[in-house]
Amino acid sequence: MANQSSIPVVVNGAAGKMGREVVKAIASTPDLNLVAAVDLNPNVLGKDAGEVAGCGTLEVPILNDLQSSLLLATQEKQLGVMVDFTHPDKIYDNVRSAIAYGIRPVVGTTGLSPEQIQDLAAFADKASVGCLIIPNFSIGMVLLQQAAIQASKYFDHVEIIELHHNQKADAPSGTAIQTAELLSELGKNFNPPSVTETEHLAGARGSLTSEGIRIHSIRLPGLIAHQEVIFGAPGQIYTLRHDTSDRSCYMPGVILSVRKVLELQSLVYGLEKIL
Ligand SMILES: NC(=O)C1=CN([C@@H]2O[C@H](COP(=O)(O)OP(=O)(O)OC[C@H]3O[C@@H](n4cnc5c(N)ncnc54)[C@H](OP(=O)(O)O)[C@@H]3O)[C@@H](O)[C@H]2O)C=CC1
Ligand SMILES: O=C(O)C1=N[C@H](C(=O)O)C[C@H](O)C1
Repeated sequence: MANQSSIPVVVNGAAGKMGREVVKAIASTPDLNLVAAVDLNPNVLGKDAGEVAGCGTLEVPILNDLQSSLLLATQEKQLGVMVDFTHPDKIYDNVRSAIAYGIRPVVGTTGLSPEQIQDLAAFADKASVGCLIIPNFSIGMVLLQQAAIQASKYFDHVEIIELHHNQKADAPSGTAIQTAELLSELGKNFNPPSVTETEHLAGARGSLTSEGIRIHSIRLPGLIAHQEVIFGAPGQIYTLRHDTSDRSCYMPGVILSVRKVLELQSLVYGLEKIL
């Protein structure tokens, strides 16, 4: 049951794989209140968000109109939050809309370009509205990234393999991109070439980030979300690996982010910054 001081939350993408987990997590968190659920899937329009998520009736129908849902959240006594797990093509506009309404975005959707993130940061700054962009909400991935930063001080060669379910729209994963960015923050030049390489099949060596790190993306049914960071040096290989077996692993990070975004006045990128 919602109380006067609970945080009003709009879930965008409420019928998706992540959105359903988020609806369940909000329903079982006393200081959060689901005020609106949005999804473009026509099969769920008007259905109860709790029933679609499998946690019982919440009396919140799924709408297909983000703008009116954001407006609804502005009518609440407390500042509102939008949690977005939708589609890479839509996320930029969704975040701009939420900020324009003064609703704090917590963004799980991946696929924003560095330029788009910069632009959203300027927009959030100007409006003094907190915004969190979190490529990966799991604590295990933050720990893997911290271990990779340590290892990168001692290894000059590194490649990343990310493995996901075959419903994933974007490649490489947002997590793999962020991992490469974190490694580059030491200012190191990775993977000095030892031979001139020829790719006989385009893409054989994966994608090359601006940091000089190769990312290989695998998409198969049966996978959820997995990542390996592999360091190599003469005579040794050091592998860091994270495996997701259930999307509930992301929920503590999502709940933390919903609470933390209300303390911010600007855009913050990465779960490690708010832990
Ligand atoms: N940051 C993190 O920790 C994680 C991030 N993700 C990211 O979250 C995103 C969603 O993933 P996932 O839940 O697996 O995807 P799904 O496809 O399962 O869910 C997305 C849902 O959003 C709906 N949708 C699409 N566009 C819109 C829109 N403009 N407005 C409202 N609803 C919309 C879809 O409807 P329809 O099916 O009709 O298109 C679908 O129901 C991806 O970018 C993924 O990479 C995923 C896991 C963890
Ligand atoms: O689509 C997914 O499933 C995931 N997407 C995020 C990403 O692109 O990094 C996070 C996690 O890997 C699951």
